[in-house]
Amino acid sequence: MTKRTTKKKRTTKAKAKPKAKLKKPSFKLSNQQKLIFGSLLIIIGVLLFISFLSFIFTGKEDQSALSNFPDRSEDYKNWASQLGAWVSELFITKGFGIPSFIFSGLIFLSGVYVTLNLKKAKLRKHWIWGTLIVIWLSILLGFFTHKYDLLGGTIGFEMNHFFQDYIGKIGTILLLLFGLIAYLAIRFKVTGDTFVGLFNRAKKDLKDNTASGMDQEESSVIVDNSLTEEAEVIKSAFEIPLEDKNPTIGNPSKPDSKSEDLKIEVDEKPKEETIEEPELKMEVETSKEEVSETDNLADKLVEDFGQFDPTLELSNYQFPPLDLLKKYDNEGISIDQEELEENKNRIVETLSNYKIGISSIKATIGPTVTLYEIVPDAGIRISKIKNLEDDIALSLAALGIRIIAPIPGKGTIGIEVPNKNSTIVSMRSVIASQKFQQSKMQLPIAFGKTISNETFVVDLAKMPHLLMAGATGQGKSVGLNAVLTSLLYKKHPAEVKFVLVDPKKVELTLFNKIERHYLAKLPDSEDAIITDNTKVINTLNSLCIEMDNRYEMLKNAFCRNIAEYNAKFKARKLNPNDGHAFLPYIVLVVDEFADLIMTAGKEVETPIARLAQLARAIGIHLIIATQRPSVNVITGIIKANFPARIAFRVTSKIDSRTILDGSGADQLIGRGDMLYTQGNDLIRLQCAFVDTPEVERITEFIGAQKAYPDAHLLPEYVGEEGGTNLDIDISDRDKLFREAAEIIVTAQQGSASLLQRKLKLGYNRAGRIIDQLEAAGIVGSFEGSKARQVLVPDLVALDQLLENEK
Ligand SMILES: Nc1ncnc2c1ncn2[C@@H]1O[C@H](COP(=O)(O)OP(=O)(O)OP(=O)(O)O)[C@@H](O)[C@H]1O
Repeated sequence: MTKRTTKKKRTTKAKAKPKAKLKKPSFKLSNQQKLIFGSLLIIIGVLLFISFLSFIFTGKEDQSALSNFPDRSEDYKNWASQLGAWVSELFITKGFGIPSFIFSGLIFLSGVYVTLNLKKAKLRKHWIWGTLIVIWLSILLGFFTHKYDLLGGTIGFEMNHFFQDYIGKIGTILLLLFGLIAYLAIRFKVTGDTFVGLFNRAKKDLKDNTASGMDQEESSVIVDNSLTEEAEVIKSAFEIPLEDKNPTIGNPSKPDSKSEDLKIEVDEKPKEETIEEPELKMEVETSKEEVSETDNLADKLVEDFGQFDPTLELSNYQFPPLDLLKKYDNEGISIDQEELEENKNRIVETLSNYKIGISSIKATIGPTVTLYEIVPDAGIRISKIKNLEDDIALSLAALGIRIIAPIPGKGTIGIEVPNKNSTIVSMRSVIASQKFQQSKMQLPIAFGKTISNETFVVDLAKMPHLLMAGATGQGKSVGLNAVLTSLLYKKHPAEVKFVLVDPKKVELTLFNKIERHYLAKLPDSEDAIITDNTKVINTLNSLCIEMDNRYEMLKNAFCRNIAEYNAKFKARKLNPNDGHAFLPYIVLVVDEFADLIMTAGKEVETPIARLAQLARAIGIHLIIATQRPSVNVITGIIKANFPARIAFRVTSKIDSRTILDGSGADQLIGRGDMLYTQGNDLIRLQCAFVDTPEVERITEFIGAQKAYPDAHLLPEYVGEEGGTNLDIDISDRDKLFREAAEIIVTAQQGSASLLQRKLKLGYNRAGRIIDQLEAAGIVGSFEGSKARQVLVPDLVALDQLLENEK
């Protein structure tokens, strides 16, 4: 019975909490409003002070005019005229008397607090203590009001007499004394010990002084000094009743223990002492760094020509404006109170059916999903809730419920429930966000919004490669477009180049328009966007050569990464005549990796793995998307090199596990709902939506501007497919044919692996060269595990043989 009542209580508590949270109104003033309101308060405070002050001298003369208040023709002596006289009469004569001055100070102080945006808690304290002091003083001054009627005001006088009637004059004085003691004890932490200590020390000092025979004058000075600490506590209480005293000035018993400032100031104290200690001062002489010759030259060049500007060639390039992106009507998150209540009740009910009590529940509404964070009662096993995933989904009748138990870094369990009406996260809203616009990342990407509706921006350079997977139609292509759009809005054509691989042939075609601005391609190819699988192999190998070249350049420049290298190049410390050049980031995008790996297998996997392993430092980043997240597509070697992964909705738990190493992607709701991981936590995001017409407008805007003469050219790669024929034409032979022949003849060993090692070739190419050597009669035929026989005895004979062929 009692159990049930507690449960019921808990349920009602759980019901009440999120409601209160959601409905809580907030009155926040903007900085301009704060300035206006604050300065108004300051002016009112000053005016009040002037009125009160002049009322002391002119109050009597204004009395007759005040009795005729509405009459404007009356002559007022108060410096703030009619209103000043009236307000002063109200506060001083009819109110608290002279202590009312404190109110003018409090209003002034409030103005300062509002204008400077200081802590409101402190101001509240000032008001409470200030008002108490006004009342106390006004009662005290009430003793003298019949002589000087302005002193305690009517209220002070009346209250004083009220107390006198009941507890007499002495009682009232004692009551006021009690008020004073209570004030000192509470506000300044004065205790009985303070007074005892004060008394003892005074006594001791007095004794010492008498014993040492000091003269009267001196002893009194010493007593005064020793008293300072405690006396100041009491003295200061009267001196500055409206202001918080600086805790470091006084003694340790004075400051408010709750104040955080205190801790910081206590920490600072020893520091000051060390600096002031004369013996500890040490002169540190720093040796000047020698300027090397190249530095000198570089400095001079920078002085003469300024830093190298990679954007100079397209210095008039204009970044696409925000207007090219569409604004949606239903962007703002709307709170459906009914839906929230309903879901919450169902969660509570379902869990209580399984005897799981909840001590609190909180809702965070995102664009597509609402996260209900629950704190279960003590002693409930997390796995029990995790196992109820399907039951909760069933009772909520919702498509994909994801349970996060526990939420990393929090002591709560999360239940993500899709909203009935999801809101679109427009690309415009994420690009326009401060987070993206002010980001100092090397390759910032605005993916979309998190569950708490914050824009999610990550650095592709830090990922450093991205794997995107999801069933067809769940938002992969939109996701890729969001990545490319982010980079187009942030990076100049000189700073980043894209290598686009699009086996589907239709997804990335729009980017053809920016070929000469942003795309990179192989020297001999016509189209920059690669749609042919065989060309992909060449491009990947070419990127590997680019990678090797870049590493060589970095090594010669003594730099560890592209950022350092480019900074050095901009500072003109690297000579272009030595082969140095400004290096743009290269982003390789493959839309449909499954297709590639199915047709080309290892030939694609190997260079991709090599790039993924090594290319991060030299600014080549890979983004690979696939709609078939099976283990033969996303192989172990690929997975190991792509720590950053995005999963859109997939159809099975196995697929989810292949991408994310865990379930979750199968519970997404599609249309850009995604999970992002960079190796540890999973973050649920709503991908920003960028439609084809928007991409078209952006690429058209960029394409219409002045461009480079050609797309960025990648290094030439001599494909292996050229020399596959066995009855080879001499002209079709591999470029390395002669070199290979010389190696084989010199070593007198006809093996492909020798060529692989010496010429750093892939197995396929080395095998083909061996075939060509066989056709030319340089090596014998295939003999199983044994190396082929070499038919040419030495290099002279080889020369003759090749000469005769011509
Ligand atoms: N972030 C998003 N917000 C809203 N709707 C989206 C979002 N992403 C995708 N969609 C919707 O889903 C549809 C399919 O998206 P998309 O073309 O990107 O899927 P896909 O995974 O690339 O499919 P496929 O693999 O067949 O190319 C879009 O036309 C759009 O209507």
